[in-house]
Amino acid sequence: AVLSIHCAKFSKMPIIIAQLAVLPPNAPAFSLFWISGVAGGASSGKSTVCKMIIDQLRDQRVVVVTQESFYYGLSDEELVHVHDYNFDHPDAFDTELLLSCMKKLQHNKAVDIPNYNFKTYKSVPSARKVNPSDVIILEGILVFHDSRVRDLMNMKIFVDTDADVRLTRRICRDTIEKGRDIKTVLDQYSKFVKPAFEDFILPTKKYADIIIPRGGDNDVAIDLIVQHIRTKLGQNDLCKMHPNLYVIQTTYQIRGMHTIIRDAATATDDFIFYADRLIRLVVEHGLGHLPFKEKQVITPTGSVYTGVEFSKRLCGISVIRSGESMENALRACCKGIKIGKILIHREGDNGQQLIYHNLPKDIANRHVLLLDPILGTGNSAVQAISLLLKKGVQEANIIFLNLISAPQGVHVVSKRFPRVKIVTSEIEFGLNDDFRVVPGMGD
Ligand SMILES: Nc1ncnc2c1ncn2[C@@H]1O[C@H](COP(=O)(O)OP(=O)(O)O)[C@@H](O)[C@H]1O
Ligand SMILES: Nc1ccn([C@@H]2O[C@H](COP(=O)(O)O)[C@@H](O)[C@H]2O)c(=O)n1
Ligand SMILES: [Mg+2]
Repeated sequence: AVLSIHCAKFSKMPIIIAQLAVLPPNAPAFSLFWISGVAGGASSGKSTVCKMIIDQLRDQRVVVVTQESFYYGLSDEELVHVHDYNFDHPDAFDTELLLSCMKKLQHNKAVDIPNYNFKTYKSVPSARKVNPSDVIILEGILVFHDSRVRDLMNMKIFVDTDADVRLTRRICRDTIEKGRDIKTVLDQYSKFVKPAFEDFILPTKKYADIIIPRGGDNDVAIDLIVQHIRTKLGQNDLCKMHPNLYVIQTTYQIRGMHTIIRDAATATDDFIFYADRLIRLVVEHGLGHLPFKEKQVITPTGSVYTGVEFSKRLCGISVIRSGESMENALRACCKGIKIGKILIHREGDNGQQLIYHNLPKDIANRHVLLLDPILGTGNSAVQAISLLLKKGVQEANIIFLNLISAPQGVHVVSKRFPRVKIVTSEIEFGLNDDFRVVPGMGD
């Protein structure tokens, strides 16, 4: 998809032409993992843009890896002739080490990243431990140069800043922060920095999905990038496969609640409290999928407020017993809602099932919120949904609410009932040999 964004102030000037990235084929299944690459000339504002992205994504685990950390340290011989050393050439970086660190992070392993000292020109190996995160941003002048590094990225951003601005910033930075004299800075710029920008950095702009003119001054572009990352984090590969699956967007609050309800050592009252909080979120999300009608009301100031009216033809159906744990949250969100029940009881090992039900008589005319906190194999869900359809409920009027869902169950339900919406708070790794959901949670 090509996205063209125009700035209101300079409406004739397209400020970004961007191609939104798709996940590469090697992205691990069901992960919430995202790598963004940020390239651009030296002093273009790459680090500033990264900081702005991190500030806006503060409810996610984000880490920045800079290509500068992978500069080769200079030998004593090279140090003597430091002014002849080209720090802007791709060969100045240990790209093999950078690649192996990024691959480890991609495979959920912590890595040790070297620390490069701009004053001594030396590198301290294994100086900083970086843990795997939801979002990893790799920034540096030449991060798009090597195709193997490029291919790891879900999104490639090029910070495009005017050459004069870059040079001015560089003079300030190198004289003040690095203690270099202005003649040395200008000599390095004309001898190496400018030619390398033209020969190596600028040619990689074509790989960018998003080009940000004016770097950190471009709030609109940064907002859009953050929004896009957020959307993708909430959408794992399973969501792409099943458009009827909705995983609520994760935050530290949600992750924290999951940590408590999944911990085998959690006390019962804490389990109930946090499971309830999470269930409320799932129910609220599920209610967002119901149809509504526009409605106007008069406010106490006599003004007109144009809003919407909730659908009244609604009921909840809990799958006994665990589904009953979701009833309180549903009652708290939908005043006076009718709640029916379905019991699916396996009789012996012959696959026969006994189904007991107590459903509202007019269920065929209602939207149904089907409640079951765990979607495992999908067998019970298929039984329950089949019964609802037999009672005349429209498939598209069923919203199946789970706390956790195994991919196997999602596949089974979606394949059989593609119009049933599944709303869940987390996708599990899968099922174990006993068909229990893993990692799973308490009862
Ligand atoms: N939009 C901006 N306006 C003013 N100064 C900026 C802006 N973006 C970056 N800078 C300054 O320019 C210098 C280089 O920016 P930085 O983000 O470190 O660039 P890079 O990482 O691309 O080398 C820093 O001193 C930074 O504070
Ligand atoms: N010892 C060094 C190493 C690198 N440089 C310059 O840094 C620039 C890259 O860093 P950015 O934050 O600007 O991306 C690059 O232009 C190198 O010339 C240096 O001056 N000294
Ligand atoms: Mg930087």
